[in-house]
Amino acid sequence: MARTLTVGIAGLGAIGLHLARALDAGVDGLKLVAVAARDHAKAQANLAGFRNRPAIVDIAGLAEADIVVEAAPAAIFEEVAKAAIARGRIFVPSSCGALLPRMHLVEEARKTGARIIVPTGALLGLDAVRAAAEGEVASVTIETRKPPRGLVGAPYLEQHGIDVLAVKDEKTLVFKGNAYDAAQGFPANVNVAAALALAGIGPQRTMIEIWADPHVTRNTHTIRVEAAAARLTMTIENVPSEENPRTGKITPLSILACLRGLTSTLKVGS
Ligand SMILES: NC(=O)C1=CN([C@@H]2O[C@H](COP(=O)(O)OP(=O)(O)OC[C@H]3O[C@@H](n4cnc5c(N)ncnc54)[C@H](OP(=O)(O)O)[C@@H]3O)[C@@H](O)[C@H]2O)C=CC1
Ligand SMILES: O=C([O-])CC(=O)C(=O)O
Repeated sequence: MARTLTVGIAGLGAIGLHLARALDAGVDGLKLVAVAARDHAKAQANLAGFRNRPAIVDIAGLAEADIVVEAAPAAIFEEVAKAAIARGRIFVPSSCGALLPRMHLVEEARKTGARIIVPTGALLGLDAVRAAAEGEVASVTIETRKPPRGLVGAPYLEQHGIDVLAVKDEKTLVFKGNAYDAAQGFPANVNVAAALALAGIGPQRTMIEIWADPHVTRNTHTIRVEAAAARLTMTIENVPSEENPRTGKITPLSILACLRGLTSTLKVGS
């Protein structure tokens, strides 16, 4: 029988708290043992009803677990990643946009025996994108449409004086460029583009359009891939979570599915 893997989670927000609750409800082969939170009193309150309350630890303490899930602001991505990688753990990042300018972490992981497993997150179809990228790929694009409030606070908008909340009638293109630049300009909004880039042809060649669209209620992503083996066109329409409208409700579910795949006997999808 496969051994149980222990899990630590950094951040107890829209992703982390939902994932923690799901693990506490019981998942074969996985045991939540630790969480790291900015506000310990809030974390204590959030964990009050848990059947098996995980320890509240600092970031370094998370790396006692076999799997470290990062579900925190991108600003502390590197601290979480380094702690997990130094101890040779399985590191599962949510803020995967922050990985793009830090690809040296992959080399560090190679040395320590750690693994970095980027979940599909709020996106879809990365199995097909990875398969296509084993062959020739001509282009990969992603069009992201979000309700304006789902883009508020992005540094790119502030630098360019774009007030998305003033977008009331017509959908407005606020960014067009590659996934690398998008991840810098929208660190809390387009992690999906980073995951797509890592699955396919890289952050320089993966192109993204970001639209502020007052007519959508869901965070909507359409991927188009033109490859020698297949043409892919896929759309996902994510219900924003109550806690954080930038984050689709499917994200913690996707990470849970990813973690199950690390221990399950039957695994579906590549
Ligand atoms: N890969 C993907 O498809 C997706 C990725 N994301 C990304 O995932 C990350 C998490 O998203 P989400 O859960 O919605 O974010 P939230 O803002 O809802 O939650 C983040 C949590 O991290 C906590 N936190 C802040 N600072 C620290 C710290 N120093 N140590 C530990 N915890 C801390 C916050 O606490 P407090 O509230 O007290 O500040 C909060 O509970 C973000 O970077 C987001 O952009 C989001 C959606 C999809
Ligand atoms: O990619 C992200 O950061 C979040 C997102 O678009 C979504 O949840 O749909």
